[in-house]
Amino acid sequence: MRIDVVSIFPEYLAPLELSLIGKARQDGLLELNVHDLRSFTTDKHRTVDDTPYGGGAGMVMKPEPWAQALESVSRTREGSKPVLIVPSPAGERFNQALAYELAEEEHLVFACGRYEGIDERVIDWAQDHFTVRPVSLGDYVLNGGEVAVLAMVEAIGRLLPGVVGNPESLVEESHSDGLLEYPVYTKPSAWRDHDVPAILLSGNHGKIAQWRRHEQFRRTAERRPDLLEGFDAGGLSRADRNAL
Ligand SMILES: O=C(OCc1ccccc1)c1cn[nH]c1
Repeated sequence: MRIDVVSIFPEYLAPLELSLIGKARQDGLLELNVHDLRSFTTDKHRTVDDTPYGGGAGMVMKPEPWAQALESVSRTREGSKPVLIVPSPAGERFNQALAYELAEEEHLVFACGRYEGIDERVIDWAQDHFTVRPVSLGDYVLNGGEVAVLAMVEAIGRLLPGVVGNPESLVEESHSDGLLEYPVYTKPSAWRDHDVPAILLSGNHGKIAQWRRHEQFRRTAERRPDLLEGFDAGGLSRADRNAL
């Protein structure tokens, strides 16, 4: 997979050189390039923003530097169009399902908006060269798209084959089966008056699996009842149904 990120604060993406994603880049599993939007301006002051038509507070990012930057990175291997992901409070909701979907793509381009956003004509213009997807991390407002890109690149990158040591660890994690994950424990079994649930020390793997499943339902019902809406309760065991 190739990833290009365009931002006026390229140094914001430096953490992607660390840890798992950094190693994936060294191992050639992931090609990631960060580009400074100002490299694609032509005026002396390297201007990327201007006042909004129609009035209102704040500034809007000018279209031309973005078109220059996106044209520069869209020259990709033949075949499918790159996916242009635009972090925005007005986007579709990012979730684990979308992370898996994007992890299948050949080429992702992330456009980091700042100020009040990017001139909407860039989104319209880009449709010919990209599959354009405005994406929201959540219902809150950040100052720019960079933090959202860090989160999405990590969520997507870790799903790529060979990036995480043990692919098994991807199977049993929150949202992989539509539920929140069960609680985890490690040594010591007795700690400051708090003991590990005895079932986990029993060695009875059937009971342990049942307890973990029950905990997934209990936690999901308690913290994220919205996730249970889409859940097919018909296929549940009596024990699982009791957790709801
Ligand atoms: O604030 C966000 O993106 C940065 C951004 C982009 C465009 C204009 C203002 C801010 C965001 C919130 N949830 N997901 C993304």
